[in-house]
Amino acid sequence: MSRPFRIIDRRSLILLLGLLLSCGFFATTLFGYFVSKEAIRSAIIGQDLPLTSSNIYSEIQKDLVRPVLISSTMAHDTFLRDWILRGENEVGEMSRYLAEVKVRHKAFSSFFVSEKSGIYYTGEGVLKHVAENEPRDAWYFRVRDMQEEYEINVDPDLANSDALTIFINYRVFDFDHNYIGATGIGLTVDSVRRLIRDYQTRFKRTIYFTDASGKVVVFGDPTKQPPELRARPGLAAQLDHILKERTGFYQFKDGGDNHLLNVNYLPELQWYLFVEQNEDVALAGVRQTLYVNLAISLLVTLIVTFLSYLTLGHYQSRIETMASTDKLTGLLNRHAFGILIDKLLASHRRNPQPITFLLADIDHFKQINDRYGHRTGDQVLTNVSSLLRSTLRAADFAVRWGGEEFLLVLPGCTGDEGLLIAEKLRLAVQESTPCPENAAIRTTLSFGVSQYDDRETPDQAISRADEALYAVKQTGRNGVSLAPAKT
Ligand SMILES: Nc1nc2c(ncn2[C@@H]2O[C@H](COP(=O)(O)OP(=O)(O)OP(=O)(O)O)[C@@H](O)[C@H]2O)c(=O)[nH]1
Repeated sequence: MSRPFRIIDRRSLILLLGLLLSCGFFATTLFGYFVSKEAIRSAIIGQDLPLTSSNIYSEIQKDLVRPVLISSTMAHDTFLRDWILRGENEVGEMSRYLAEVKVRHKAFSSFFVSEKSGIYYTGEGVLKHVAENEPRDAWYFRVRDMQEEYEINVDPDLANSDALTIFINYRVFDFDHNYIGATGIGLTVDSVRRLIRDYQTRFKRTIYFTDASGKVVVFGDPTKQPPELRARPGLAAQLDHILKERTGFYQFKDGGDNHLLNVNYLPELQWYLFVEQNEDVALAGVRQTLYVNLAISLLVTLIVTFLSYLTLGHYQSRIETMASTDKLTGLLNRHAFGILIDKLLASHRRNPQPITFLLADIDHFKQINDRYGHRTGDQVLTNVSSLLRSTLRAADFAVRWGGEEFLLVLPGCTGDEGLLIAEKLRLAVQESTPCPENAAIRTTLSFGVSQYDDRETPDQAISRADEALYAVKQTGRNGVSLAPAKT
């Protein structure tokens, strides 16, 4: 027997549940992602980049500002100036002086270049003569002609195996303010570089110093070419503005990624400190979390939907069974009959075939109840129902029509065939022991049979069967009768 009807459309409900769950998960996951993204972005702009910048700045101050002061002291040193003015005679005196400055201040090198003789003195003595046509000496002639008191210059140091060195080149004047040479100390940029490299690897930031023209002068990785800022279109477009503003926060696009940039001007060095963070790299972690969360949400949605599908299916079939069957006998109830007969008549209209109704009633059932009690009566009802049901074909259906009354619907059967089946059933019930605990209890059935006529309603056909049944009851019961065809 097929299920008579569906209370709810399970597929639609599951689809709706899955949709609601996935929308809910998707919305909360995305919301979380955007909140985290904004928080990270604000932290980078408001704290991380400025903090990195100020840490490096203070380290630079520690490393560079002191040498500027030392170089200034050297430029104003009376001994140094007197020694030049006296004619640069005792080279040993000068080299001792420079060696002492170098050792005392832990400098990488110390020097003096005389304007008069062109000699380049170091702590070790005379290094060389500077010459205007020698590119490596260009710095001296630049310092000689410049307006400022000093400059900071990053160059390979000839006196120290060409190690990259920051020189503080201070102009020296005699007591009448005539230019007499340049002095100062040099220090390695390695400590600054180490610091920059550390920040770069720890926080994936790009850090470098530029001069006033935007040329990179110190860069974290000595093995790589320093970045050419004007070759990066996003940055190049704002570079002059950045250098003019000196300090600020900027952002630009490079290689498809958004870059956040903090710039600080270091007046002591006349350099700019650039601290750059690739926003997309910084957000890689939250993006990864987003994907993981979405995958988990999807999995949870699938599991919940699947479990709901199974559970709903189970309950739905239980509810359907409860709503359509008689609790005591397990036969269909009248409500289910209404739905099934409509379906049957619809198919009958498409494909006409005979339909026969068998209305069966237990004879003297009241006496069984009265004599053996209602429990035994129930048992008789249940067993007679089982017997009736066991004889049905797949297309037939049995309904508990009243208290001890049953309706059998036999599609494809004529009234005469129905009469034969009724007789077979009558005999089977008569032979049966409907109460196994008490074999003495026997019962019989009376049948009224009618063949459905297209001109009538099912109720009218059943009424005709009822009249035939009544006739059997009147003539002694335990019999079958075919209702005359509808006139
Ligand atoms: N045990 C039990 N009895 C029921 C149930 N439903 C109806 N009955 C009883 O069935 C009896 C039917 O009695 P009647 O209508 O007089 O019919 P009958 O005793 O079978 O007599 P005839 O039909 O004339 O042969 C009533 O006493 C009802 O109370 C039920 O579910 N269980």
